[in-house]
Amino acid sequence: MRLYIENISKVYKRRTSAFKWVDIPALKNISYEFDEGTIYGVIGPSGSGKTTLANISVLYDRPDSGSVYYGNKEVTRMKPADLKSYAGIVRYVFQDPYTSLEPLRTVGWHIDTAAQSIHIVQEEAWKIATYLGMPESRYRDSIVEDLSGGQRQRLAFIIAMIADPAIIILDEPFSMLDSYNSMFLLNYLRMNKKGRVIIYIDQNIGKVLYVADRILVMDNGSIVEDQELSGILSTPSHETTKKLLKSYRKIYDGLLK
Ligand SMILES: Nc1ncnc2c1ncn2[C@@H]1O[C@H](COP(=O)(O)OP(=O)(O)OP(=O)(O)O)[C@@H](O)[C@H]1O
Repeated sequence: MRLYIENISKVYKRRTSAFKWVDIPALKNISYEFDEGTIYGVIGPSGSGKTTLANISVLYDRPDSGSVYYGNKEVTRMKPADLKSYAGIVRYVFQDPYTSLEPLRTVGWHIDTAAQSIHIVQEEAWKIATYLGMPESRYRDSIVEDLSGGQRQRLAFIIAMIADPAIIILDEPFSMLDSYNSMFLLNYLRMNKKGRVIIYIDQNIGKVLYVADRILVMDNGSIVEDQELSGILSTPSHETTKKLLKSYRKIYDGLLK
């Protein structure tokens, strides 16, 4: 399975006064082919279009023009009912875990429901949950609302991985988790990248550089650079990439010896 976006543009309207609206071009005619087995890391300044790209790739939002393909099938203008056939293969892990979790339900309900949705036995789903730090004995009856932000993010990631998705897009999925646990979950992603399209977006460049095979740099609604990890680190070409890497090094260099 590949994810192909072709000539995608998206303009939002923003109100500047009672009667005046201005156009905010969030994506400007972007095309890109994401292949399975590679983790694509997306970085870029705030407002550069990363989340819009993710939203449109999973059809959470529709582009103004352009097309999205899953495999060779164009899905852009499919009706929600028809898109349901793709529900099992595409997963989106948001920064805010509340968007995908039911706050008043238990962890057990979420894990069991995820198992049911792809017709695997609950034991299989709990094996994944346990490996990823949520053993059944401790978490089955925990109410989501009582979990910490990091635990909720972990649960959202577990649910996504139980579904065994062919396409998974993660948008700052571990922002509330400590670096040790983030690294553990990123390692799991790396170990399970085969056969999947994975797009990983994060403001924390360190996490992106840690997990990704290929880095896309966005600025002002466009992909301004696209290189393998080693190339981005050794020979960044676009000014935005250089600025992002320089500021990242300034923050961290010298602190950790
Ligand atoms: N629903 C919306 N209504 C109006 N403008 C929007 C909407 N969503 C995004 N935008 C605008 O589109 C542009 C791209 O936003 P987007 O959220 O994709 O950027 P981003 O790179 O993900 O930013 P960040 O890293 O801060 O999350 C920004 O100028 C943003 O203000």
